[in-house]
Amino acid sequence: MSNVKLESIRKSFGPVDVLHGISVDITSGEFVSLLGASGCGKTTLLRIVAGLESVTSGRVEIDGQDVTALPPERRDISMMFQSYALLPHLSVYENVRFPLRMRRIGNREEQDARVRAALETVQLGALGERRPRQLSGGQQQRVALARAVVSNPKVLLLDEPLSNLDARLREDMQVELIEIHKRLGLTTLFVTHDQEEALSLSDRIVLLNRGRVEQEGTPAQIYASPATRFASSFLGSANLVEATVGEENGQPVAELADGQRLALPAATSLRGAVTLALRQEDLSIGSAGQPAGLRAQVRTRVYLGARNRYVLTLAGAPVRALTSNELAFGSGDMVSLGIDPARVRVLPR
Ligand SMILES: Nc1ncnc2c1ncn2[C@@H]1O[C@H](COP(=O)(O)OP(=O)(O)OP(=O)(O)O)[C@@H](O)[C@H]1O
Repeated sequence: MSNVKLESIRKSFGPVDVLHGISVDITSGEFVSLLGASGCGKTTLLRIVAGLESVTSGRVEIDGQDVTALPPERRDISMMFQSYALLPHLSVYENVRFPLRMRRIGNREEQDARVRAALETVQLGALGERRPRQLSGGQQQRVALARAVVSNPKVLLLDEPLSNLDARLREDMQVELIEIHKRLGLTTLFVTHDQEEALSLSDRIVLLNRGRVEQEGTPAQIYASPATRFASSFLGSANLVEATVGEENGQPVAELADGQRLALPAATSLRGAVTLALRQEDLSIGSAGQPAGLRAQVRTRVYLGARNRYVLTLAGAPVRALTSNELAFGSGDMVSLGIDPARVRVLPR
């Protein structure tokens, strides 16, 4: 069953068109990420679902009901903001109870049970008496999450909820979000500009580009088969190298700008000017002269502990490679860049 249905949503702020007709269906219980670069309209779309922003045209349905004209408080949704927006003068407990009081949900006893359950869900059962300023950033974030789920909304909207956390805490919270989502089964719409976050959390990703849906699918589908140049460069930090595809003995072969050639899988149907998308983790680096590789020159090497990230020049284009081999090459070295043709995406230019 479709829980949230967005139909041809358009939004303009004065003369500026921000959303150009977005349609998305979200199934009950699904975790969907809206992924896109800064300014592509993610937050605007989320605010439209919440009822905090009106549409210029289009329709928003929740559980089959047209809510396009309804105010936020009549939509049975919760939104958690990047800033958490906790009330500083209220205890953790009262912050979480706040939406129940506002919406007059349950009597005192029922509210108490719900608040306690929500605090348990985010593992803050012991800190109910504290004030927000007596909590760490991660704990404040959990309070905001408990407050968002306490009313058991039909839809949970999360706007970059992890962006204020440091890297380590962010990873912990990602795991926690997945577990909380599993436990509560809430339909969740999650806004992020972070592709790794979207890949690790979502059942489905809707990739937005300048107010349009660029591609949607499961994380595996989008990661493995980006449909456009934009999708490739946005997901998986792909390298984009221009080439021309011709044939040799009936087999497709890509010729790079410097004349080097790379055999492509027989199933490659495109011919002529293309862009090759090469994922940095799919590239290997060996000593120059190995027959299978392409000639490339090392520009820089960044030591990452277990791995090295190289920036190389391949046919005049910068290419990044992430390797875990022991060999260390230095800038200026000529190397052989190994590419598995089956891992190359060939995109129209
Ligand atoms: N109230 C407003 N008035 C005018 N323009 C606005 C308003 N709100 C947003 N915009 C513009 O709409 C575009 C999309 O903004 P939005 O906040 O939805 O982007 P976003 O993808 O969420 O970006 P970010 O990740 O930076 O928050 C931007 O160009 C922004 O400047």
